[in-house]
Amino acid sequence: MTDRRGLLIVLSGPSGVGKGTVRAAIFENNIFNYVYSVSATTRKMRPGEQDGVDYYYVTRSHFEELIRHDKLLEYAEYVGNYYGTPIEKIEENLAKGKDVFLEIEVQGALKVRERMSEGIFIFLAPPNLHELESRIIGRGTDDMAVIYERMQKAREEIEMMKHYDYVVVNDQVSNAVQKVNAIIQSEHLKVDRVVDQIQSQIRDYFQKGNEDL
Ligand SMILES: Nc1ncnc2c1ncn2[C@@H]1O[C@H](COP(=O)(O)OP(=O)(O)OP(=O)(O)O)[C@@H](O)[C@H]1O
Ligand SMILES: Nc1nc2c(ncn2[C@@H]2O[C@H](COP(=O)(O)O)[C@@H](O)[C@H]2O)c(=O)[nH]1
Repeated sequence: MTDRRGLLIVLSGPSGVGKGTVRAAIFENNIFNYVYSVSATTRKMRPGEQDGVDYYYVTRSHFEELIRHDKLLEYAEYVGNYYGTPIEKIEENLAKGKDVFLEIEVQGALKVRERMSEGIFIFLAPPNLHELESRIIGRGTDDMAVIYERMQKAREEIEMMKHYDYVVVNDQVSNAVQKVNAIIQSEHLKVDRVVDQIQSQIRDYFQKGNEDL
């Protein structure tokens, strides 16, 4: 069963819920060989990050060129910077049967849903809003005004949960990782994904002169 397309997996959710943390844990040993879709961004590289690994760091004018030339599956402006998903490698990898993993914010995920509705959309939710607030505060990257803004936005983003296929509560990172992997692997077993390959195996079997068995 090697001729099937890979799955497009979109992990999304409000700021601070732990998308980056859960994604990093999934890719730490990447037992299912997902391909991570590296996004383009105009934000500055943070210490420890690498160009082409964490993001493609580009200028605003370069990013706008990518938009004009339709090179992005989706893009969004987030906290003053552009973030976008390059489309070419996604298509290439899906065609090779590889599962492609996107970790993006909610606005972008909903745009992907419009263009590639066959994707698997997973919403990472906080155990509760107090915990979400403590995670944003604990990260130490934002002042109180930005934290307030992120919490207001989270309220709207949680409303968008209904447009997703699955919700995973990020109570503990290891639980969330296990659930995300389980969702993806069970999607591989869905009848409508395997039926075409099984039918083509049946056709091969009977065309190769086994009719008289
Ligand atoms: N299950 C968890 N329990 C406790 N803390 C967590 C958990 N998951 C993530 N965190 C912590 O919450 C903070 C936010 O996590 P992270 O940066 O991964 O969120 P994010 O959703 O990627 O945010 P953003 O969208 O703003 O980039 C980090 O300090 C991280 O260590
Ligand atoms: N719509 C998109 N959102 C993206 C993309 N790549 C990352 N992100 C999200 O942006 C925020 C901020 O990321 P950070 O690295 O600056 O903390 C976070 O929610 C990411 O999930 C993308 O291509 N499109």
